[in-house]
Amino acid sequence: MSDIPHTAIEAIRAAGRRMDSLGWVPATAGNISVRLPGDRVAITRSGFHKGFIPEDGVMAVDLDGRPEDGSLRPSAETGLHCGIYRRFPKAGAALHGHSVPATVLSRLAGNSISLAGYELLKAFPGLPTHEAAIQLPIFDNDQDIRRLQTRVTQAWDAAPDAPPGYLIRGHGLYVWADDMPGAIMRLEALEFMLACELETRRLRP
Ligand SMILES: CSC[C@@H](O)[C@@H](O)C(=O)COP(=O)(O)O
Ligand SMILES: [Zn+2]
Repeated sequence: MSDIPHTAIEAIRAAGRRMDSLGWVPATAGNISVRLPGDRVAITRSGFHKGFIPEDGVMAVDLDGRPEDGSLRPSAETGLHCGIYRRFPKAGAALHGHSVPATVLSRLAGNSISLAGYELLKAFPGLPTHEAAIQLPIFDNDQDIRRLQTRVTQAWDAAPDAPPGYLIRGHGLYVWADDMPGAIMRLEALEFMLACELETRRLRP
């Protein structure tokens, strides 16, 4: 029997249903986590559909991604979640999805996408008005998650004010916040702005 708090498991399952309802976790795409007390992380097990996460579809790992129960396989991208929690002590929840706008735009753009002039920018820290911009970093995809996390960490070192999210090219979006409601809010804000960017490029290539 897992000793992961029921509230953490249910927050993860509800986030999966929400992301699925918006079409952001096709097939078995996406992964979801929350920080637990004691340097632990509750994270989705690998390979489940995130719209239908079973009660035992969440497991615990340490901040280096090591499973507490070695018989269970955590998300293939556990290293990226743990990288977020190690780097940002206030981060309490992290979400990853594979939406069409995130996937398409990350293939069209260079090493970042500028989001400017959107009212929804106010969902991000330190942006009290729409008269602001964020540079959402884009990293080339890599099946070697440790290597990918090294590049993400290097980018954070180079730009300490980077927003609490990034794209992986041809793959999807990562976003985090202090807690799960905050992470969902930021995910929805980013996805909205990315959808607007995609639509703008379609109308005004
Ligand atoms: C449907 S393949 C997607 C995976 O390779 C991965 O990118 C993903 O988001 C889900 O992997 P998972 O191991 O279930 O967390
Ligand atoms: Zn993924």
